[in-house]
Amino acid sequence: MSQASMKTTQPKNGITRLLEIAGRKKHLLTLSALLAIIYSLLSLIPYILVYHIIQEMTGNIVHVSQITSYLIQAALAMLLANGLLYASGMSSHIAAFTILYELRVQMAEKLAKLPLGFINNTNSGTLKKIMADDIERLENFIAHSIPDIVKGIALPFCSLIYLFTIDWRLALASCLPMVFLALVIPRMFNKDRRELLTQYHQSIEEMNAGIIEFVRAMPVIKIFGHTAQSFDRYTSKVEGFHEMVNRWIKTSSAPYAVFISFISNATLPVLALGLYLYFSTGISLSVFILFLILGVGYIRPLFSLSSLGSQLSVIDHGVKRLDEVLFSKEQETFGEAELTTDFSIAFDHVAFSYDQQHLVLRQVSFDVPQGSITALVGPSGSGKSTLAQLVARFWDVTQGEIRIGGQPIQSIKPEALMHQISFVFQDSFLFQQSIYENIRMGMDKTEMELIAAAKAAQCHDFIMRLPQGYQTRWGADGIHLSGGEQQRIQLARAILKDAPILILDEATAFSDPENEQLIQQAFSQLIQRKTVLVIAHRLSTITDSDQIVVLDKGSVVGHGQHQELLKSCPLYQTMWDAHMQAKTFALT
Ligand SMILES: Nc1ncnc2c1ncn2[C@@H]1O[C@H](COP(=O)(O)OP(=O)(O)OP(=O)(O)O)[C@@H](O)[C@H]1O
Repeated sequence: MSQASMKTTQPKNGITRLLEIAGRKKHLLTLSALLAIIYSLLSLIPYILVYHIIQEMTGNIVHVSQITSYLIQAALAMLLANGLLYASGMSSHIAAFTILYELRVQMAEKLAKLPLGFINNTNSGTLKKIMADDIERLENFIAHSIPDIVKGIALPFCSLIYLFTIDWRLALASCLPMVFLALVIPRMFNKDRRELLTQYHQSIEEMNAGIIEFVRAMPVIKIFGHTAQSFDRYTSKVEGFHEMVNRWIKTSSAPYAVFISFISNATLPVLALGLYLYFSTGISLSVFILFLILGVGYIRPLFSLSSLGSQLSVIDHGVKRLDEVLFSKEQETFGEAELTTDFSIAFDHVAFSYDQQHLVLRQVSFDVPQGSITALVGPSGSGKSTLAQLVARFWDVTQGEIRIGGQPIQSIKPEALMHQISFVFQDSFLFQQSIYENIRMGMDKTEMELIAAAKAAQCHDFIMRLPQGYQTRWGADGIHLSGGEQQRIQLARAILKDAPILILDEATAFSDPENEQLIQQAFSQLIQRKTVLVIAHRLSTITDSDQIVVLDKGSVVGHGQHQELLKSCPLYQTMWDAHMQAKTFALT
């Protein structure tokens, strides 16, 4: 199923969606905003008291005790304001971290409900970026930016109200920078610039992906002498980013410079009008000083709003990608059936398309009787892996049906299905934990059972040669296992799981004779009494299979045992001849 078709309509985007997410901790965020408003009010008090102190000092009689009292009140107001600021920050941080935690849990739960193929198809770097970086940015916005925005609006607003009560003419002059900001800010945050910012973030991602690819592919690049060409691809990504930064700077620098220089010189209207009014005795010295301090100082918090546009664009981008996962269509299960005794598999007119346009499997029908071995063979790209993955519901069939024990797999409980199937991949993945845990994989098994499985998988001897035996941590310095050894650990996991259905992607990569023999021994231990579907790459290993299914371009073109197929299936004959020639070639 294509990813596009998996998405449902998303309800909201950008800041609206962020507020919806943040709404889960509405009470804490409201508290944080309220505390930020009270902080803004309290932080005005020292300015007001300075105004009264100057009034006192420029009066006919100076009351020292009154001045001392103002100073004490100012200090108390500052202390209280800072306490409230701390409490506001704490509330927003607790809200942010709780939201963050819930989002990560929700993402993990969602990923577990998506088709395994979705996760396989999605670049692991992208998922890491969503789960770690994008969610982290939301935290940053909720914890820091929300209280900053409230302060950035509340402080200027309260200051202006107060200033209007002192002198409306000077208060109007103080408003001029605000009027200017109201004109400049929308221009700074317009849609084109947001788009540019989105492109900017995309270009960072592309550059990062280019760097990772370049570093990862280094061995291949060196062996095939593609250094210059691959380096070109990497440099083109870096140049793309450089170009984007230049475009960004060009479009932002002029409005930003005007914005900063105007804000930095915001004193001018108040200074000019203030001097005029002072010398024409329209105002007192204390009023003049109050406006010079507060009438200009209230602009400072607005600086924090200047980066709001870029922050919103980052959030918009992050929220969109988060929702792409959260709103992806989950796999549907139509029943609660358990798998108990019958583990035969039936493919009934199965068709499948990854993109809803091109079928990669067509009308595939055959049965895998319980306890038998079926080998899937066919040229590369004929659909062998896809067919095998459909049994474990990596994807769901586009048409037709797969049944296990007579029950459509979509009606079987997902946990029951997973419990009864072991999948051995060509690539073995080891976690950065002990070899013991790497085999156990959280299964409820005893140490004796685990060691027996490792012995059966021909792993025990090389594990015992590791510095701490089974407790040796994979990924620790100096710990190395060959590809074949890693693959045998994977087989040990499967032997330990002892699931009645086995899907094997036969290894071709590590076929030195000694390892091949060990892997074959491990395989024969693994497949006893199981219903096995094996994707075969070397035909000589599957000649004894109960049945062989030959796939070509997604259709079954041959079905039977080795000798029968040699007579009845031209494609199988050709593949067998090629295989025998390759073997002879390898021996000479
Ligand atoms: N995750 C995927 N998304 C889209 N198309 C895919 C995906 N996996 C495989 N395909 C396509 O489906 C077709 C069948 O691929 P599949 O891997 O099942 O073949 P295969 O017979 O197992 O090949 P091989 O022997 O090379 O592993 C191919 O055309 C392949 O390009």
